[in-house]
Amino acid sequence: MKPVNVGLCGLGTVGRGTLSVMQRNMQDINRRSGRPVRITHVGARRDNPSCDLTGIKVSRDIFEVARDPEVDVVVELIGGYEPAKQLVLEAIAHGKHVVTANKALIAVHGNELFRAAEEKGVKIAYEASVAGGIPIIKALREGLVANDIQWLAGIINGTGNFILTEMKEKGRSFDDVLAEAQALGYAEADPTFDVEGIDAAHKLTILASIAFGIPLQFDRVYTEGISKITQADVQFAEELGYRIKHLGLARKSRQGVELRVHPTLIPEKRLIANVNGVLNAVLVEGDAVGPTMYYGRGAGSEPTASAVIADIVDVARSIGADNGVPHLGFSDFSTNIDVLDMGEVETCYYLRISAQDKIGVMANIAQIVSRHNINIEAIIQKEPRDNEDTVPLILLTHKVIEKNVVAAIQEIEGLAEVTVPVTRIRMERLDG
Ligand SMILES: NC(=O)c1ccc[n+]([C@@H]2O[C@H](COP(=O)([O-])OP(=O)(O)OC[C@H]3O[C@@H](n4cnc5c(N)ncnc54)[C@H](O)[C@@H]3O)[C@@H](O)[C@H]2O)c1
Ligand SMILES: N[C@@H](CCO)C(=O)O
Ligand code: NA
Repeated sequence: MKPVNVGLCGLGTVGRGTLSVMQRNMQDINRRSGRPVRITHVGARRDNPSCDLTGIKVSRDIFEVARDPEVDVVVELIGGYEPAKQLVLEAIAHGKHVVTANKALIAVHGNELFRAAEEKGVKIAYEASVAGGIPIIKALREGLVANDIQWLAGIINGTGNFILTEMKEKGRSFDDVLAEAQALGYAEADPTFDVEGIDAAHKLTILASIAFGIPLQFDRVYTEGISKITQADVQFAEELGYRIKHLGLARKSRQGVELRVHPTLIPEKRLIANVNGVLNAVLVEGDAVGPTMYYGRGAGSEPTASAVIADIVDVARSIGADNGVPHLGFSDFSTNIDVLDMGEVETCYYLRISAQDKIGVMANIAQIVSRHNINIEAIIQKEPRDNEDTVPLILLTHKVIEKNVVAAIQEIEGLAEVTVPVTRIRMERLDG
């Protein structure tokens, strides 16, 4: 059978991993794909002595790969919006299938790219773009195809989870752990994408589109990062039986779809609360199957390469076949459900208030909270921390609409005895 020729653009962390896993496991990959798959052309800006490029054509200009008449599949692993977008469009225009790990590109420009691919009758595959090596896109599109997906929640940024884990377990500083994540090749080119939740929002956009059949709407995702999480909150959460995780959450209700990324308190007994380091996990609740969870390495060279190669093989199997893997286009992203404003979202909250230890403060706070229809599940007064003349009050709430909490916080911060901003972290039980 005629081999499938692959053009690989970008020889960074993921590109190098893809090349070396392809070379190492070539026999198995070819046996499983049903036809030989081989990298014939690489587009890279500079020489890379650690890569064996014997027998592979190398171009400095990635667009030469997109135009190469011998190439069937173009793999985009350079990242960012440009020139990645032009490269993908050029590849499509030349009738090539595309595989990419670029979640930023798919989340922001995916609607346009999928349309172009569909018009040209080629596929865009992007398993590596969400949760690295975990086959979560395949699970949603294939394994769970029978289900009405109710909600999904995931730890979908490896760098962020690595930072939170190291801070909690070893007391390391935020900046120190971030530098290590960068050295290990986990972080985005701009690491604020990781720590401010932008990368997780890209991935959530993609997952929600597949799960609910809605268009990609990155600009509607509520996004909050982890850079303001303190050791104090990590410890208080722990004492209360919770872990703080950076979660992406998409939920469908009668009112609309929630799309949100933010630090979240999760009961420590949940499996997902115990997913640590660079590992990712995605919980998906379908009406037929119930809760399911997918777990594995969310970043890194070879874990991500594993997903890139799975896509290459999927595309290779489908070339010339009428009944291979399901079509990877997005023509089914036409469901029209509104995305809810964050103020309308209902969830539980952890509030940490630093107040001067004066008679009546607690009563004032309790009054404000009840005026805004917030039911308190627990209220705890902690010992003052070293060198502080205020006492921390921790409030855990039952479910309440976010705008009520925002209004209550504003009033609490207006009290004379409260001189520093209230810390608010959302809390999810993830039990249905
Ligand atoms: N690193 C991970 O763990 C990981 C995991 C999943 C997805 N991703 C995604 O995979 C993509 C690649 O990430 P990476 O970590 O390998 O990045 P990287 O920075 O290590 O690699 C990118 C490579 O592309 C090259 N490049 C950039 N512009 C180029 C151009 N115009 N011509 C030729 N080469 C060019 C760079 O020189 C670099 O070698 C990104 O979209 C990223 O978001 C990365
Ligand atoms: N920077 C990303 C890479 C994987 O998408 C992360 O840390 O999760
Ligand atoms: Na994946």
